[in-house]
Amino acid sequence: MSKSLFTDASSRLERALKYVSISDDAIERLKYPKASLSVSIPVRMDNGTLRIFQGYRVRYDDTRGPGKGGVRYHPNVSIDEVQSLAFWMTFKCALLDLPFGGAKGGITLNPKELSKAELERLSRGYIEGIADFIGPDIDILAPDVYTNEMIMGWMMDQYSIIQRKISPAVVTGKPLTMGGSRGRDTATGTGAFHVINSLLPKLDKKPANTTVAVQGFGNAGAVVADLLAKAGYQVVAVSDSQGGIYREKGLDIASIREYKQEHRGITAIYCEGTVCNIVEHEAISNEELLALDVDVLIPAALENQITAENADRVRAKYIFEVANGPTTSEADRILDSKGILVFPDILVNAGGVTVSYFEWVQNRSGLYWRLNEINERLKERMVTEAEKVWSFAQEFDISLRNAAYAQAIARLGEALDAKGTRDYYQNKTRA
Ligand SMILES: NC(=O)c1ccc[n+]([C@@H]2O[C@H](COP(=O)([O-])OP(=O)(O)OC[C@H]3O[C@@H](n4cnc5c(N)ncnc54)[C@H](OP(=O)(O)O)[C@@H]3O)[C@@H](O)[C@H]2O)c1
Ligand SMILES: N[C@@H](CCC(=O)O)C(=O)O
Repeated sequence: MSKSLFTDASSRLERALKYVSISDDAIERLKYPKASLSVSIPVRMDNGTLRIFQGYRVRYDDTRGPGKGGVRYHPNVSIDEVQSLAFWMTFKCALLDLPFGGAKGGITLNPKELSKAELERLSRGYIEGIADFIGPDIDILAPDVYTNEMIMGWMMDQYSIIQRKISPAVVTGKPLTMGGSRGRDTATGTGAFHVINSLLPKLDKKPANTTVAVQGFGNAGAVVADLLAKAGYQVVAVSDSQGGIYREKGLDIASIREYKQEHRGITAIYCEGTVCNIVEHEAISNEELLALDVDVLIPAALENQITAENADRVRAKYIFEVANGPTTSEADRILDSKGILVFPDILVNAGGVTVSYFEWVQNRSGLYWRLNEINERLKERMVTEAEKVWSFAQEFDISLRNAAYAQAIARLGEALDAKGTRDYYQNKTRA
């Protein structure tokens, strides 16, 4: 039987514990999610039939602050996946020193098959189901795969209806007109760009001599690809769920983004002024993209993309994980033995939740920041934490993943110990 995603995810905790000293009580607490909720969501479809969807919310840990994490709409969503994503959020928020714990939600469905009205009823129904489990001081939602600011707006509105007061801080990644933050829509890709652009020079890599392949061309992948291309990196391959394109000389990412927004697929369209042409490129599969001979590989789609089965075929020198959990722990060992450096998800993709934190702060203070303020704060946080992870890994000669987890675990351990074990209450109940 194959390992569950959570078993694999939590093996990262076990491995990193060697490099940090926290109490046994804290270790025990970090092994289990604090609370999980599973809900059935009845939705009246446009054709009059009733469909029941399964939804989940897991709060993994809230020692350092309210739970925080996105909501995913995808056919493969399961409690095991949501729990793993909530686990990663816990370590990501601690690594970035955000005053949040980790949480995640999801609904099992293919959202591409629903109309806009059906999606709205589903999103509002999900909030009906989990309303008692979330809140601006309890657990705060955000976008993830196949959810977006429109859906976050519906969710915030539904929660406000239930509470009978406007509660913007329960959801981040909302439309600007509903209390969203400037820069949240591009935050994940921008944060990843800062990590890549600040760490690659340490490896003597300059943009012009660095080739890049990006798997996944959504909120996270398209933005990082665009920023890298604009900074002079050679982005030679990109893909979406239907497959990818490769061009040795580099792709025009801005035009591909434009095309992707209008149509669903990816094509290399090059525009000069108002004249646009499809330029010669090679169509490649996602498997082929992962095996390209490039300097930098950026998985920015789903988990379990680089596994024990294909890790041996990876030829990139550096992997920057923009997706959550794209590399399995067995693949990590293989990549390590091949000398491939993996920059871990909990660092690389933390820009999204960092600007979510800024959004939450703005919602609670009522004072809204300019885009350049957001971007400066984001850059400062991402570069600082990236440098710390890099130095820790160098100093102890350990993987960047172990270094990132060790730092997050140290912060979590300190907070857990500061709170104590709460034995007092338990003993009183027993007495
Ligand atoms: N959004 C955030 O703020 C954020 C923050 C941190 C981490 N992340 C992580 O980043 C990853 C991507 O999230 P996102 O927000 O960018 O989602 P998104 O906007 O929904 O985009 C997902 C992209 O991945 C593509 N995709 C789906 N299945 C694929 C497959 N099997 N192979 C290759 N590409 C595939 C999709 O293709 P189609 O367009 O064809 O459907 C789409 O281009 C996830 O792991 C997410 O957890 C997101
Ligand atoms: N879903 C995103 C964003 C979470 C958030 O902004 O709360 C992540 O995995 O980090």
